[in-house]
Parts: sequence; C-alpha cells; structure tokens
Amino acid sequence: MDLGLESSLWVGNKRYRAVLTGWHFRWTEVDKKNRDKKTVSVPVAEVVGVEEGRVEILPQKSVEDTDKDFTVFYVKRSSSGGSYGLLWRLGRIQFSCASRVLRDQWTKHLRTALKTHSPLRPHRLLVFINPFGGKKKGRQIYHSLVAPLFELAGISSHVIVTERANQARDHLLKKDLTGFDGVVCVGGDGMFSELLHGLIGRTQQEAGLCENDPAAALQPCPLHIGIIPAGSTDCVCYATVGVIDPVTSALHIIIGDSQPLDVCSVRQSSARVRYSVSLLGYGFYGDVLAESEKHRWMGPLRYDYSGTVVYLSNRSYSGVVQYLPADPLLSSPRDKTRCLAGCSVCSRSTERLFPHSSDSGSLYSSHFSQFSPGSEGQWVSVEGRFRCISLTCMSSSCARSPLGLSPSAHLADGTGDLVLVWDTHPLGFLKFLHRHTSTQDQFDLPFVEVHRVKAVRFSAPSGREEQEYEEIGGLSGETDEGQREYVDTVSRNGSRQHLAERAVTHEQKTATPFLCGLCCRKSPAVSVWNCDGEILPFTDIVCKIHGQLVRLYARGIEDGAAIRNSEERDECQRICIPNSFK
Ligand SMILES: Nc1ncnc2c1ncn2[C@@H]1O[C@H](COP(=O)(O)OP(=O)(O)OP(=O)(O)O)[C@@H](O)[C@H]1O
Ligand SMILES: CCCCCCCCCCCCC/C=C/[C@@H](O)[C@H](CO)NC(C)=O
Ligand SMILES: [Ca+2]
Repeated sequence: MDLGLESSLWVGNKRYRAVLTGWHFRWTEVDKKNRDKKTVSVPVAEVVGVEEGRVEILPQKSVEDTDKDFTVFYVKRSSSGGSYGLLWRLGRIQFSCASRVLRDQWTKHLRTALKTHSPLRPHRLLVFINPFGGKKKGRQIYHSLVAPLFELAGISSHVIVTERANQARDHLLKKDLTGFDGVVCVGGDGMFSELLHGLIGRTQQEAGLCENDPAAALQPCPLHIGIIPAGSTDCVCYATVGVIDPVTSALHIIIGDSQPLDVCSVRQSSARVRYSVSLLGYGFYGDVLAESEKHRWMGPLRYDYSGTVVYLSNRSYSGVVQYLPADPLLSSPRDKTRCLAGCSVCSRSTERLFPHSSDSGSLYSSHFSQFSPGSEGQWVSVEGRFRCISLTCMSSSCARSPLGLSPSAHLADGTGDLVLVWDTHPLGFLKFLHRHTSTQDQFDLPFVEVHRVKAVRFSAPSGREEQEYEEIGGLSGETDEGQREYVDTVSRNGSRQHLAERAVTHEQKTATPFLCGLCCRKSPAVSVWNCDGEILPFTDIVCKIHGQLVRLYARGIEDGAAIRNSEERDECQRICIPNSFK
C-alpha cells in the first residue's frame, strides 16, 4: 500500500495542507491568499495514536464521535528548563475533513504508516510498581500520568504492585512471560536493577546457560525494559533519557524506542553473579550507600546526609586494581564528547559486536566476538590507597551530577570507564566531589585517573598487609616517615610504583586542621561495593563489560540544539520547495 496522502484539512476555521509521506506527517496552515504559514512536522514514528472523532484524554478521556473528524496524538518536545535532555509532552490536533471517506482514508493511512515505521511498539507490557521507592509516589505516578497514555496507545498492561524487595526479579525469573513485549518498572535504580537481574537470568536459563559460570557467553535479552522514574537517584533514567519525567519516559515506551545498554557482570568465585550499569563503586560510594541504608526514612535526602558524614570520616582503602584497557583508537574517556541519541561510537560498536545485525540468529551467536583477541591492551595492575574506585558503563548522570561520573562514557560501546581516585588530602577530595556537580573536568586533578576498560579485577589486601600498614604509620596518626617507609617497601615490588608517585604525607592529609580529629580516627580495613545501589556481600571481584546486553525503551539523550536546528532546516526547505498544492 502506498503510504503517501495529501489533502486539505481544517482545524477550526483554518485551512491546512496536510501531507503524509513515508516518514513524516506534516500540516501547514494556508492563509486566505494561499500562502503557507508555519509547518508542523512529526516523524510518523512519533505519532502516538490516531482516533476517529474529536478525542481528549485529559483531564479524562472524552470522545465526540463525529463523521468527518479525526484526532492525532503525537510527541511534542519542550525544553527541560535545566536538565540536559528534552521533555516530551503529548501533542494533540483535531482535524476536520471534507468527507467521511477522506477521514477514513487519513486514519487508515496513518495507522498503516505507524505499523510500518515503528516495529518495536509494545502491545502488552508487564509493569512493576514499587510503592516505597523515592518519595513513595510510584502508584500515583503510574495511574495518573502513565496509564492513560498507555491506554490511548492501545497498550494493555499487567500491573503488579510489589509487596517485597526482589519480587519483580523473582517474577521475571520464574513466571510465564509469554505475550509480553517488554517489562516496565515504576521506581528507582534499585527497581531497575531487579528487572535487569531477572531478565538477564531468565534469558540465560532459556538459552540453557549458567549465568554464574564466568566462561558463559551471556545472551542479550529479547524483552525491552522501560523505566518510569519514581526513585531517589533515577540515574539510569537520567543517563538514558536526559530528564526525570514520567510522561517523557512513558512516551519513549509507547513509540517503541530502543536503546541498547552495556552491562557489567560482577563475580566472586563462589557467589551469585551481579550486574551493574551505572555505578560499581568502592570506597566513598560504597560507604555512602552503607551509611544511607541506615537512613532510608529520610527518602532521597539520605544520600546528601550520608555523603557528608562519609566525607567527614575521611577514609581511604588499600587494594590492587587490575584492568584490561579498551582499544584507545575507538574513543577515550577524556575526549570531551557526549554520548547522545544516534551516537556514532555506539553505532560503530553495534557493527563490531553484531557484525550481521540484520540477521537475528547471528546476533546471538556473535555476541561475544567482542572478547576475541583484538586491539585491546594487556592487563594493567596498580596498587595503593584509594579514596574511591568507580566503574561505570555509562555517564551515570543524575540530578546531583548532571554530566555524570564519567561525562564522555558511552551507553552501548561495550566498554566501561574506571575512575581511580588516589588517597589525597580532604580538600583535594572535596574538589573532586564538587567537580561532579559542575562542568569542570573532574579528571584534571593529579590524584585522579580514568581508563576506558573491558574488564576489571579488584582485591583488598590480606588482613596482615593492612595491619602492617597500620603499624608503620598509615592513617593511625604516626609519622610522615612511617608512611614513606611503607611506600618505599611496596614500590620496591615491581608494579607498585603508583603508590610511591601518589604518596601523600600525613601532613598533607591533615592540612585542614578542623578535619584532623575525624581523619585521624582509624579507618576500617575494607569498604563495601556499591553495585547500582545494592551493597555486595564480597570485596574481591572480577568484572567484565558485556556490550549491549539489554535494551531499554529509550533513545539516549537528545541534543536540544541539534533538534532545533533541524526544525529550522525543515522550515527552510518548506519555504524553498515550490508550493504545488494550493
Ligand atoms: N514492596 C517493597 N517493599 C520493600 N522494598 C521493595 C519493595 N519493592 C521493591 N523494593 C526494593 O526497594 C529498593 C529501592 O527501591 P527503588 O530503587 O525503587 O527506590 P530508591 O532506592 O528510592 O531509588 P534509587 O534506587 O533511584 O536511589 C529496591 O532495591 C527494591 O528491591
Ligand atoms: C560532601 C558531599 C558529597 C556529595 C557528592 C555528590 C556527588 C554525587 C554523584 C552521584 C553519582 C551517582 C551515580 C549513581 C549511582 C546509582 O547507581 C545509585 C543507586 O541509585 N545511587 C547512589 C547515590 O549510589
Ligand atoms: Ca559503555
């Protein structure tokens, strides 16, 4: 069927020239002298729904079933007023036609075009609502803002309000999922993590693989994940959509947007494998999470409170970090680029990860070609004391840190960014933390380094080594000489120069006298790992990045400036093209 259609339509008493081409639906107001005024152009993929009659959905659904009218709902962008991405709203326009036949032609053509151009639109969704996430508004957000949009788009949803932690994960692991196109969580990063674990586990089970086997080539998940943000940090939503807004996220789900996402597997020999997409953090971020769990009653504020408490306790931790660098020719964490919708680095990576991506069979079989010997380097090993160690597969931007923990990280390039913050004096570390919240380069500090990696290992020192450190000075308040002696001892040992280079004297560490009392308290020997907001029950870990293991109903952060420019270009083309339809 030819998808194109062109005719006069009326909105109120104004005449419009409406054109449906393969990819776009455009309407242009035509004045009394047959001159075109402003054009609105909507990609067919962003048409939410087409209804006969004059239809409204807000404040509640009403339908005036008239013969010659039809209503089009579509995605309308507006500036987010502060966040990086764009807010999406439901646009609506009610057209009148010259005849019923023409009306039926328009609705039929538009619906066919929708089917053709949005093959991933979901028809049936499984929705989990955490009634206790964030400000405890999950149910209200879903029922008042999201459900009416799903209904309008003809999506049927099966809703489960969770009654306990891990209910969503267990459901995905064990229950029948036949007929669902995707799963949605209404909650925060913790709820997303449940869906991530449930879906990855389920996919491996169905493929006959044991996900706990480090040699298993994990299979990508066939179901998409949608996130309706209703948590405290909502980092995964912010970093993949650019705004925390339930309506924007619901519209991305409805139109079947698809954003692949890298996932980091985290293993310890005998324990169940865990997955992370945003922050796998040891030291500061592990301690903040452990502290914040004691203050859940504070809601989202618990992170600010705990951040301050942990910062004042001035801790650092020893350990050995080993990493496998990614190919430096492809991208770098310091190249000052941003991963935005349509990112070319991620697209090239899709080609690399799935060389025959048009053939879904080979998509599965070639998934782990990324781990075949290639241009990645050799394992690098560093040892020393760290304020924090963070591994993130994406920028991990959120409202607290609008550019994120690693602003140039990519959502789907098959790599993660490893940020090592060596021990430093309290004001230096404060400067680093502050740079998270600003646009200043957080890696341009002498005690910070960042590496784009494919895999990481970490091991904490044995009890004896840490005790030696305490005995020779360390943080227990002994002399500067003591610390230097320790540094010399370790630097004689091959790969350990870093510690010598980065050594801070106790005098430097306590350069801020008001913090001295706190910093001189004995630190615990080990921290905990914060795995996307969950504390891991082990310290020594082996991590591997799995390129594009899951897919979200999202498209990455839209570049507001580029979209405005392209709208202006559209406008320019309209003016330059001869007006053949009058
Ligand atoms: N009914 C429930 N009762 C108690 N805990 C639940 C329930 N449903 C889910 N959970 C757990 O609550 C934890 C936190 O939820 P969620 O991530 O939605 O909010 P948050 O922690 O406030 O936000 P963020 O993770 O963005 O900081 C999740 O790890 C999830 O496992
Ligand atoms: C002295 C006060 C220090 C304030 C520090 C501000 C820096 C904020 C950076 C936040 C990055 C968050 C990355 C996301 C992590 C999520 O996976 C996780 C779960 O929601 N959230 C947290 C806070 O661990
Ligand atoms: Ca990545």
